[in-house]
Amino acid sequence: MYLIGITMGDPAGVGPEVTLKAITSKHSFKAQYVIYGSVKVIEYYRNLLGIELPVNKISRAGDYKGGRINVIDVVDIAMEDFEIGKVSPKCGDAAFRYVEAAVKDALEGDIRAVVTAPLNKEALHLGGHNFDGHTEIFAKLTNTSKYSMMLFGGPLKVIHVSTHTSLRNACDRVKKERVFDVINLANDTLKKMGIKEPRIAVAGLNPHAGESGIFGDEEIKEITPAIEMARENGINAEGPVPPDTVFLKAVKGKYDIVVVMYHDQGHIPVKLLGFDTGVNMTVGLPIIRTSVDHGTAFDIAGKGIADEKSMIEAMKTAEMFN
Ligand SMILES: NC(=O)C1=CN([C@@H]2O[C@H](COP(=O)(O)OP(=O)(O)OC[C@H]3O[C@@H](n4cnc5c(N)ncnc54)[C@H](O)[C@@H]3O)[C@@H](O)[C@H]2O)C=CC1
Ligand SMILES: O=C(CO)COP(=O)(O)O
Repeated sequence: MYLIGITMGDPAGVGPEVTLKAITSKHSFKAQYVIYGSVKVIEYYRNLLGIELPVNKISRAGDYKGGRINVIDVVDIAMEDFEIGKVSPKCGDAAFRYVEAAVKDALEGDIRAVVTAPLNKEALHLGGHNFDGHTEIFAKLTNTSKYSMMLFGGPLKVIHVSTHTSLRNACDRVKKERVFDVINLANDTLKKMGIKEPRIAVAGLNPHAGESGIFGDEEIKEITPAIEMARENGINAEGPVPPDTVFLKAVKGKYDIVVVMYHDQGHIPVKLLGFDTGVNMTVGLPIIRTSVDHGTAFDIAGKGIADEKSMIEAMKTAEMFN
């Protein structure tokens, strides 16, 4: 057995609940899990959910004890300090601190992966941390420049050229060097998952992949050269494939993964087909980071009805890379 850390996410969201439900679920995990969070919040949800295991407050992951809910009390925050389901700077800052502590421990080798419950990006910013999301926090804290968000859900795997930016900026970020890097990240990651020669589709940006330049020229100037470079390097990449049919082809088994040009191009099909069990992974980091695919779900936080399946899948995925 080895240790993996789970950051409990924004205290006002569903993170603490799905974390507790997942680690106390019937699934037999290969790793032992330590929560990076706030003990008082975990105690509250333990009572709400009627979980019998006691909480073990620890100061380092190595103090893990079996048969308990092991929590590193990174931030001393109580339920009275915030409102469930509401954006607050305090919760945004706490969510950041959990991640910061877990990344430090992962870099030092105390834990073998970090699984993240959702944080709220508005709260994160109000808390003084101007990151687009976990992905950029992990990249910064691990000093990584080439990384990408991979999303697994149902029958699909996608990897993003850009994520949290305006659609206008996303178009400008379609550059051959970046597309090439993302194809490489896809290839390396799928090989680590046991696929010997990953079949990679690269989606176009424009309708009909530009229709030979009539509807935009990013395919000609940026995407095709990147695919050619990848193929010269022995990678089985093809495209640009028209975005409206590329996912259908992938679902039918033609491709192992689709390189997508912007956030919603990849997120919409994955969430449509596999929201419950979707996993988000940051690839290219020196440490393993997986995550739920859903957000803080403030509309259902505190009600005990949040689904923990995505968290369980994120934990299983972190184990798969160990
Ligand atoms: N990994 C992360 O940290 C992520 C964080 N976010 C952040 O979360 C915040 C809220 O984002 P939204 O777009 O509202 O998406 P959301 O995923 O929080 O909610 C969308 C819908 O899905 C439902 N839902 C989400 N998780 C669920 C679960 N476990 N069980 C049952 N129903 C669930 C919600 O009730 C809501 O109706 C934003 O700040 C966003 O940036 C969003 C996605 C991932
Ligand atoms: O919001 C997300 C996906 O849309 C998740 O982003 P992060 O994993 O970077 O937090």
